[in-house]
Amino acid sequence: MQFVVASHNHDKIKELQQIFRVCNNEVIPYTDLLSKIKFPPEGNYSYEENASDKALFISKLLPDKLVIADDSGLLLTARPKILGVRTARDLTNYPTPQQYAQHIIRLVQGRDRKFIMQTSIACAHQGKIIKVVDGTLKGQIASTERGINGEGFSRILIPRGLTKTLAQMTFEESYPYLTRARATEKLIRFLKENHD
Ligand SMILES: O=c1[nH]c(=O)c2ncn([C@@H]3O[C@H](COP(=O)(O)OP(=O)(O)OP(=O)(O)O)[C@@H](O)[C@H]3O)c2[nH]1
Repeated sequence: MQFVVASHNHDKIKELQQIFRVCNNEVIPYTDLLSKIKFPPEGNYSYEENASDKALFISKLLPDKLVIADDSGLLLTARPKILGVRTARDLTNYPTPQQYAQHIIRLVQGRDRKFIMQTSIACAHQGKIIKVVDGTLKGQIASTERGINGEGFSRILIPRGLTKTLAQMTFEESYPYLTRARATEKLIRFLKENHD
């Protein structure tokens, strides 16, 4: 199957392409088919709603395509009032992956290091949402950035029970822990069960 992704985030698009390729599906950015358009502003309410709004926005312009959109965020146990569904906005002052990874390390310095990373992926067709799935990962924030296979969050997220960050693993090793992979597997299973 081919999916069109409603996103402007190049790292996210690349990761989704790698993940969907594992199950023999293809992902192309919507900008391969349309000129770049500004998405409506994200809400503060839920990942599901933000992902659905982006998927619907592009699905209305490309009704025959299976359009996916992802909304992700990081919640820190030590800082429950920030980040989470507002991650993109709360990190605006830290524009590079290195800057926001360092900021997150500072936020948990001397505190509880537990995190929950969450992704919702919405899939739309003919201007309607057909499924929203999610994937979560729990673990600890590393005390320094570690690893070279990925930037930003990947260098500081250590899945529960492990000692390595996601960026210290190969893509194949990290796959079972990726929130986008966990969500994608649910989406593909749903589409196979309902549309074959
Ligand atoms: O190192 C990272 N690895 C990731 O895997 C990841 N996923 C999200 N983020 C960060 O969280 C914010 C919310 O992201 P988000 O889902 O709202 O997407 P976005 O606004 O970047 O792109 P779009 O898809 O909406 O165009 C983004 O600004 C990024 O700072 C990530 N950082």
